[in-house]
Formats: sequence, structure tokens, C-alpha cells
Amino acid sequence: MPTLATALLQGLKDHGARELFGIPGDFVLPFFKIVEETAILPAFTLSHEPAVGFAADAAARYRSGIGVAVVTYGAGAFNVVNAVAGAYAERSPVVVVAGAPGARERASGLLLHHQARSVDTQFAVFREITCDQAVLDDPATAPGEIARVLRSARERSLPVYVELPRDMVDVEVAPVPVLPPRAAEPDALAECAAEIVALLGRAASPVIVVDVEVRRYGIEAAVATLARRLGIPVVTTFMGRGLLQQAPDVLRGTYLGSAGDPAVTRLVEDADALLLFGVILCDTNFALSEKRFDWRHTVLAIDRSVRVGHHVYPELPIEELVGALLARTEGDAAPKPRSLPPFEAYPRGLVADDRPLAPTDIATALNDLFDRHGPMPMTSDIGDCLFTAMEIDNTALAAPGYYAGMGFGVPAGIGVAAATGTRPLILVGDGAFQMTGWELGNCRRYGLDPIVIVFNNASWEMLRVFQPESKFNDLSDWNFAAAAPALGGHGERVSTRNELAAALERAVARRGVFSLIEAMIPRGVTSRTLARFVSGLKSARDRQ
Ligand SMILES: Cc1ncc(Cc2csc(CCOP(=O)(O)OP(=O)(O)O)c2C)c(N)n1
Ligand SMILES: [Mg+2]
Repeated sequence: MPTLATALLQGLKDHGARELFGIPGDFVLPFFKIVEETAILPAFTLSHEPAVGFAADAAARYRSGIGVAVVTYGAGAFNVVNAVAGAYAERSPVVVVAGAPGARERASGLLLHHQARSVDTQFAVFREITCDQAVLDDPATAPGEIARVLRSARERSLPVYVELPRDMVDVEVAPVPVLPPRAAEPDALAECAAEIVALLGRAASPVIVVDVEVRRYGIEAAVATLARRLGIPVVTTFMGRGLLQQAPDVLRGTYLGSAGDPAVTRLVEDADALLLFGVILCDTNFALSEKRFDWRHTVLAIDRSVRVGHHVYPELPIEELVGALLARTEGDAAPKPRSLPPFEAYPRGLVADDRPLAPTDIATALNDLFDRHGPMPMTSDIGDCLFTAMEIDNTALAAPGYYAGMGFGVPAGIGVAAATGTRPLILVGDGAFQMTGWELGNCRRYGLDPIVIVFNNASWEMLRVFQPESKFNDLSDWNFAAAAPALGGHGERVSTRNELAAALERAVARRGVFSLIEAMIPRGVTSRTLARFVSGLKSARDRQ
């Protein structure tokens, strides 16, 4: 029989995990020993637990599967809370494996190191930011408990919490089963699909809007096929940017309300049938909408339920809904595709001169670079770098577009590189780099070589656009490029458009070490998209 440690690792692997990220501590040292000795899952240790959570989150997003974060009790687990909260908000299935005291320690009558208010405070905190939890304190129930929470993680695409008391690691248990997914009730699925097909049949200008769950459940191609077959244009939300990059024929851009491409805004807001697939109804996706949803002809499929008009079908997985819609439209001759409004082209053809850099120049230079060398998977932090990403031609992107927590960008890029073996492009501001950019020092020992563009405006610029009078938005210049060699990478500071274009070419050619390009941007200069977002928010607030 396996031990609990090996059964847990094999169970994670059987449920789709392909690596784990973590930082050991005495409450998980025995478990980490098994991780290293068995190599059932490759382990990537990082320097600070927020990065462990962000890396596991990004690995989950890029693989449309589970990511794994292993942390010690208390000090380690509480450090990863913000990253897990962001994963919950953005529906990323991170499995948190947290160490905990053993039975004898619990009964010692002593307050334990790393303990907060009570020994169970850690469990109480994670119950708030995970969809399911298991405490592995009984060898008879542990395998079933693990199977239950791993199924929850995959079905809900939300984080789960596994508490591993350190005296249980070597206990013999049965293997962890893989429980069958819970399917939709067939009649409900048929009724829901028929109702949506009828809605589409009455519509003259339907639109499909896609967001994170379309990636999480691996149905991008199926949605593209449905859209192509029915001649329906697709747009992404801000949070869903980077989806359907393989389907440029149906993808019409990203909906940003009054801050976005007017043609895309009209397409969505004038639609007479709106299919919201996997869409998070949040402020960053819809705060700038100029019209409210008309629920009489709106469908929302998210979190295993489907709302059609004013009623809801519960327990109806989105992947089954799209499958049923495809089955019902098999052989439909796609209606003549409507003449769609011209789509705002992404900026290309950077004039490589000695003019100072603006964020939109970075987008232009990257569009040119992707045209020459092919697109790169991207991660972005929050800040103007993420708004600039909206001006970069559609490529895969993982970014905290809804939760909007800083610190995600660099660790997420490390997670993507470790999980997929690809070379990501990381976009990060100077403020966010100060938080977690130093994790690049871990690239050397894993042979990872991301390209990192630091938008250095020596500011918290996103705060300045809302509160320009505050001096605290002025940061000092940390000269990140000069620090790069000490972290095992290559650093280059650029201030003009020609310097940027040349540095990007050198970075693409340089392999085996990370390449950091520190793009110096004058304070107060923002991307076009952020400027539109801010003016849209301000006029939306004036209207209230
Ligand atoms: C963990 C966390 N703490 C604070 C904040 C609040 C914030 C949102 S944007 C921002 C400034 C970001 O500065 P940066 O230089 O990275 O980018 P840019 O604006 O383009 O100059 C702050 C402090 C958030 N979102 N998350
Ligand atoms: Mg900044």
C-alpha cells in the first residue's frame, strides 16, 4: 500500500497535476522529502510563498488543469493567502497542500510555533478562499477525502485546501481514486440547449462573449467551432483577453465598454442575443458598459449553472452545454456571416527613432516582434502593463484582470515556463517588480529564460491617474537592469524606441538566461487603453 504522501502525490498526478511549487518548513519537511525522493511530481521551490501561489495559479491557467502549491503551516500558508484569494476570484484551480501539527503536538497543551489564534485558524482562513477542504488526519478516510476535493477543484475550477498533519506522511493508505465527474441531468441539458438555439434563431445580431471558464474547461476550440458554424462573432472580456487566439476568423477583439474599440462595444451592446460563456460579471469586465444587460435575451453560463433569460439551470457544466449546442446545430448551414464592422488594428510598424518611450510603443514593438518571430505566451502584472497588453495582438495571456492584485506577473511567468516548457514574455511595472520580481533569481537553477519587460515609470502610475495630487505615487528609480546580472540574468535599460527594438531582438536571440529589458517611461505617460479606461470610469462616476 502507498503511504499518504505518495498516495497524495500520485492522486494529484492522476487528476492532472504535472508539477508542484512550494517552500518547505518543518511542518512539511517529511512530505518534501518524499516529493524529492519519489519525483512523482517535479518540484519547483521559490523564494516567497506569494510567488508559490502565483506560479501554481498560472500553471493551472495555461494547462487548463490543476496547479499545486505546497506550503508549511502558519507562516507559509498565511503568506500564500492573497494568491489563493486571487485564484478563487479568477476561477483558477490551485490545490493548496499545507502542513500542520500532528496529533501529539495538538494535545501538548503548548502554543505551537507558526500558530495564530488557534491551531485551526489556518483551516478557518482557507475555508473562506477555497471551494472544498480536507484534513488528512484519518488513514481510512484520507484517500476518499483527497479524491473529493480534487474533483471539486476540477468541477468548479476553484482552489481547494488539503491539510497534511506532519505525523500522517508515512501512514499507509489505499490509493486515491479518481471520482467520475458529475454530469448534467440529460433532460435539463436538452431543454437548456433547445431554449438557447431558439433564442439564437430569433436573433439578427447575436454575439458570444468569452471569459476565463472557456479556458479553464478547455472549450476554446469548441466555442470557436460553434461561432464559425452559426456565423456569430466572438469577443473576450478584459479578464478573458488572450482567449481564442487560435481562432482569429471569429474573434473580433476585447470588450472594454467605453474604454474599448467602439466597433466592438457596439457589437456587444447592440446584440439582440448575448451568450456569456464563462464570464465573470465583475467591475473590471463591465464597469464601463454603456448599457445594462437585457436579461430577456442574455445567456450566462458559469460555475456549473446556466442562466437563460430570467431562469437558471443548476448543475449544468459549461463544457456539456457547448457540446449540446454543437450537437443541435450539426449540419446547420452557417447563415451568411454578417458584415462586421472593421476591427481596430493593433499598432504595428514602430518607428525606431530616438523618441522617448510610451507604453503603446512597447505594444507596437511587440506586435512587430511577434510578426517576425511568432507570438510568445504572456503573463502580465496589474498596472499599465496590463492595459498595454490590450494593444498587443492576441496571444495567450495570464493576468489578474479581475482580482487586480500586484505581484502576479513574474512568478506567473516562472510558473508558465516551468509548467509548459515554453518561453514566456512577462510584462510588469516597477512597483509590482519591487514586490515579486526578485523571484527571477530562481530561473538559473531551473534553466528558465523568460523575457521580462519592466515598465519603469518610477511611479505607481495607475494610482496617479486617479489621484494625481499624491506625492506618494513618486517612486525612486531602482535600476532593475543593473540588478539583473546579480540574479543570474541579463539586464538592459532602454529609453528610446530604437533602443527598445534592438534590445528585444537581442533578448529573443539570447537563450538560457532571463533577459530583463527595463523600459524607461516618463512619469505621467500612459497607454491609450489606460487613458480611455480612466476617462470612461470618471464619466461613469459622473453619471452616477
Ligand atoms: C498587492 C497590491 N497592493 C496594492 C495595490 C494597489 C495598486 C494598484 S496599481 C498600483 C501601482 C502599480 O505600480 P506599477 O509601477 O507596478 O505599475 P504602473 O501603475 O503602471 O506604474 C498599486 C499600488 C494592488 N493592486 N495590489
Ligand atoms: Mg510604475
